[in-house]
Amino acid sequence: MYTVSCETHFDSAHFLLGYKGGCKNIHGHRWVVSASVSSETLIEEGGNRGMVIDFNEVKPVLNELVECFDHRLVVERDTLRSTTMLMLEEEEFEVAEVDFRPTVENFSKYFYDELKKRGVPVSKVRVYETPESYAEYCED
Ligand SMILES: Nc1nc2c(c(=O)[nH]1)N=C([C@H](O)[C@H](O)COP(=O)(O)OP(=O)(O)OP(=O)(O)O)CN2
Ligand SMILES: [Zn+2]
Repeated sequence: MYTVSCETHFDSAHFLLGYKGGCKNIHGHRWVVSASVSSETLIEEGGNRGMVIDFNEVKPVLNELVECFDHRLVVERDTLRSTTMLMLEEEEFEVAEVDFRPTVENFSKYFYDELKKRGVPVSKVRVYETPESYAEYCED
């Protein structure tokens, strides 16, 4: 089995509502996202011969997906008061609202699903929250 992976990153702030520890406070990470595509065989003909998939079919999609989170506060929908959201807006802070708790586990499934939706035959997504901690999502 061959596996190729593309990596990108985004810098965001987040907090985990109800977490018992420092992560309940707003803090930042450089989230590193790695998307893998696997195949038993390699492309046999044409300009992509010898490849599982051209990195250039994966990387731009991955970059586009992380763009909306970069240099933003990621907030799980309905976890901040509407007045707080309004105040952030008034200060012109950009917030990325998501429908999931912003853990690495949920981010890895989010990126997996979004890549699939966009036609990337992804086999696994790994997301690092810190250089030492990551989660992976795959199906099968
Ligand atoms: N399974 C998960 N556990 C934790 C997650 C997560 O997404 N999935 N997230 C967090 C927090 O976001 C936290 O920011 C991570 O912090 P921590 O693991 O403490 O990492 P640090 O590098 O800041 O660790 P120090 O040892 O304090 O430097 C927590 N858990
Ligand atoms: Zn965190």
